[in-house]
Amino acid sequence: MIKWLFIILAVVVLGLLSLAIWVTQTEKSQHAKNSLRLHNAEPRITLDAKTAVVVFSRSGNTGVLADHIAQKHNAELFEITATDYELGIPGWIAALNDARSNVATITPSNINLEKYQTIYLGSPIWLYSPAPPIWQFAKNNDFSGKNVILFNTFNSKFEQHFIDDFEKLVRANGAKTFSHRYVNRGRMGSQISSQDMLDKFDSQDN
Ligand SMILES: Cc1cc2nc3c(=O)[nH]c(=O)nc-3n(C[C@H](O)[C@H](O)[C@H](O)COP(=O)(O)O)c2cc1C
Repeated sequence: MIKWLFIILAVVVLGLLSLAIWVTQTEKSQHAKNSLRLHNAEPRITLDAKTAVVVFSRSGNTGVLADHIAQKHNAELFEITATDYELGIPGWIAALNDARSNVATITPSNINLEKYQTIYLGSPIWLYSPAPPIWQFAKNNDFSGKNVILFNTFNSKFEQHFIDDFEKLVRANGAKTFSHRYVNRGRMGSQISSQDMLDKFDSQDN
């Protein structure tokens, strides 16, 4: 009996380890592809930008979308980083562990947004909610009189009540309007291309 319990436990542990390796390897290869795409992107000149795009992206997909939005709206692009959630198994476990939190250590924690009229805030969805770094950024910053647009990429699903709570937060910090745009990229292993992600986004964002 004990022998069988041990075998079942070993199979479960091996299964979880294989899943973690597969997911994190897939994320690393997406990140490499996304970095190459950003590296080859047209240089952007932003004079008198009225729009800012602020993004947290772990494996680069929301980052590619952020760059596209910035190109399209002649916007200034700012990236938020969070070293706790770096690529690899420890960062993935930390991301899963903190996914529903609205607290994170981020750099930069503040940006002077005074000169912009519209602020796009981007992040992936983690456990049905925008990832903690974008919540932390929204808590730290002043959106007085701004139009705030939250944009998310994800693989299958988010829950609307988290978006409603995010809207309350940015309105409490002064936002004049709030809207939400998102792209469902499909489940890992059968995801849409980056170009399709951008096209899907453009069909909601004019
Ligand atoms: C910790 C973690 C939790 C996730 N949870 C969800 C989820 O609840 N729903 C979903 O559709 N996708 C989920 N995903 C997938 C990401 O939202 C998706 O791959 C996203 O496009 C990644 O964006 P990025 O490349 O900008 O980091 C999760 C990913 C991670 C790392």
